[in-house]
Amino acid sequence: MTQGNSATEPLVHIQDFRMDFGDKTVIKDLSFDVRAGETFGFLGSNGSGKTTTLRALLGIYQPTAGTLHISGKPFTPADGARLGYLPEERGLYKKESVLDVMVYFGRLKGLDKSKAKAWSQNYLERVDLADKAGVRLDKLSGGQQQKIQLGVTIMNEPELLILDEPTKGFDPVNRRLLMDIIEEQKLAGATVIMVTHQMEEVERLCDRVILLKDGTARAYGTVAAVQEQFGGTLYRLSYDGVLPASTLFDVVSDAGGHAELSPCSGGDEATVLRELIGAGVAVRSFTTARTSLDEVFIKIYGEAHELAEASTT
Ligand SMILES: Nc1ncnc2c1ncn2[C@@H]1O[C@H](COP(=O)(O)OP(=O)(O)OP(=O)(O)O)[C@@H](O)[C@H]1O
Repeated sequence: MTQGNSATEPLVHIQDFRMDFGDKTVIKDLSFDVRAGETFGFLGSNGSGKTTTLRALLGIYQPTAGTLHISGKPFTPADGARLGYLPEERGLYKKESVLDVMVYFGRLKGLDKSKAKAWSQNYLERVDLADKAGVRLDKLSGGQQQKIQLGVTIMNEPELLILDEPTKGFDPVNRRLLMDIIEEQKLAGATVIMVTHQMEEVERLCDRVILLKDGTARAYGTVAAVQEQFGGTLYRLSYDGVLPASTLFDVVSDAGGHAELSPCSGGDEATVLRELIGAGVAVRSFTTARTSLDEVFIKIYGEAHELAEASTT
């Protein structure tokens, strides 16, 4: 695996991927790329096929059809040295001590023993588990074990990090800590593919996203482009005066000197503001709100849930 791809060659390339389990088609037709150095959010409702896709990418599942490449070829175990995979099902040797397990995995990933030990001790300090170094893994809480698993995943400074719900089950403080650690990997140059249901994590970290629905991509692109596609922008203003009729915006709501405007073509913030002021409106505040990814998600998946619920009642 190399990060030295040309601008035209993505690090991960998935084309016309189909996955059937028996007579059940989980992925119908999926194509997307992940570029070297980006953080990519892999999103979709429960059971939409995210883990299945990652497993097929890593050769754990044999795809029914399609191309799944990392650095221009199917993944082989020999590429594993530069890969960090945090699987959905966590699993470490639970009867060994935390430090022994970390050092063992560090050595498997090619670190020498002293480097693996030093790295692990450092990491344990960072995630507030230094006092657990000598404790058996099965004496740790679920969240504490997950911290160890993330450490084992990143300790060889992988070029490509594939994280399946890395912050699942964490309290907000620890979730933020884990996001900080993932962001450091990104800043150090790693390419990160992250499955998550936490949209604020996506908004904070991801450059681009894909949303799976019905076995194919329902949305794909930069976070801003997806927000724009499924909701767009809203201007919120407080004002004195009377809003003019305009071709630059539609008035979504207007009450008590507070209004929401939906911009039309050519209605960027500066132009709308100029028009309002030119029409004698005294603008006291003006903010721009983008549809949150949470709202985009609900828009895409909520409709399907409502239909499913309606059909069962
Ligand atoms: N080995 C398998 N055999 C049969 N069906 C499977 C297998 N693996 C996954 N599936 C099915 O494929 C579908 C997609 O599962 P997958 O775990 O990929 O979803 P997901 O998007 O990761 O979901 P979640 O967000 O809940 O983790 C599910 O209906 C699941 O039951």
